[in-house]
Amino acid sequence: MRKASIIGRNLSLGYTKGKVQKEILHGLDFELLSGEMTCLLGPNGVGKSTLVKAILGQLKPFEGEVLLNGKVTSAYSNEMLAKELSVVLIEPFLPGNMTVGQLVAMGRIPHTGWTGKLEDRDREVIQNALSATKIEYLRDERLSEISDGQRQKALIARALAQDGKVMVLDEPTAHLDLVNRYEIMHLLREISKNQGKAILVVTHDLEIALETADRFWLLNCGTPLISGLPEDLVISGQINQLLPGKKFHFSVEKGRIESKTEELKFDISGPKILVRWISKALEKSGVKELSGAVEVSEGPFSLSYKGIIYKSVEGLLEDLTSS
Ligand SMILES: Nc1ncnc2c1ncn2[C@@H]1O[C@H](COP(=O)(O)OP(=O)(O)OP(=O)(O)O)[C@@H](O)[C@H]1O
Repeated sequence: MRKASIIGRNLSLGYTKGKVQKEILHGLDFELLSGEMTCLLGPNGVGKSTLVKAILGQLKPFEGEVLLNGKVTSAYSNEMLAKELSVVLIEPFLPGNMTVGQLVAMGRIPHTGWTGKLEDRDREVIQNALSATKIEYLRDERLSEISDGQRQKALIARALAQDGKVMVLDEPTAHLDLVNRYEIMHLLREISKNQGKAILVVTHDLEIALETADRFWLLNCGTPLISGLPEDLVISGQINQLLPGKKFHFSVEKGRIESKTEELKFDISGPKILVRWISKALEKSGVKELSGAVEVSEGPFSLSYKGIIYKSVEGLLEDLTSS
């Protein structure tokens, strides 16, 4: 049984302006488990960052409490909190002159104090953090001279060097390309497993989260936080809570979000996968129906429609949309 590193009990969160309290989230209960990567998903503005601030002890709840290792976070000093909890937030302004090694060493500040004098133990932890994030080769590179993906790994290494049991990351893959997004999420999953850390990742990347997360927390306006295995949430249909409008739904068969279009009446025959992609292209270009059948062949790919052979879907679409 996994240990709950962070527990939220009956949390109500929001902001105070003057004397007015604006409540954003109400009655939240949750447990962040060690050795697991949990992804927090929800629409823009629902309160994900607000929840993260409360977990980090930066926002005092209107009601309820956040417990870290069984003790309310407000009872921790900033220094103690930094030893238990590390954070990766979007940091657009990092000093470009700093090297990756220096940035990662900053993770040791809660342990060394601001003098930053590193002992053997600190150096070992820094080395382990660089190696766990696979960026040892970047140690002497300047932050201004590495890629966004490498910088993100360096920030994760800094959080690892902090050596807490809990890591919280707010959109660590924003602005990264697809390969880097997968790489970072796989890396975080690996760290949660190998180092037994409780990792919370706020993300909008549903498909990558489905591939990598142990657990999802789904946040939606006015409903309790839903926590569960991603696969259970897909099977039960609760994943659709992320898509409250009528326009989109989560396709269980395809494992991704798609638009709910009216029943399509395309008569397309051929290999199933090719038929699916052709239907998608027709759907996207606004074609509602065909006045004949499409036959698809593969190796080499061709389409036959009303006696004309097309070598690409684009050719068919050009004829359909120009007529
Ligand atoms: N400092 C603040 N003072 C007042 N209201 C705030 C403050 N920060 C956020 N809010 C409000 O709280 C609500 C939730 O914001 P939050 O940033 O937590 O959402 P989010 O789910 O993280 O959104 P996104 O996915 O866009 O990052 C929004 O309506 C926002 O306007």
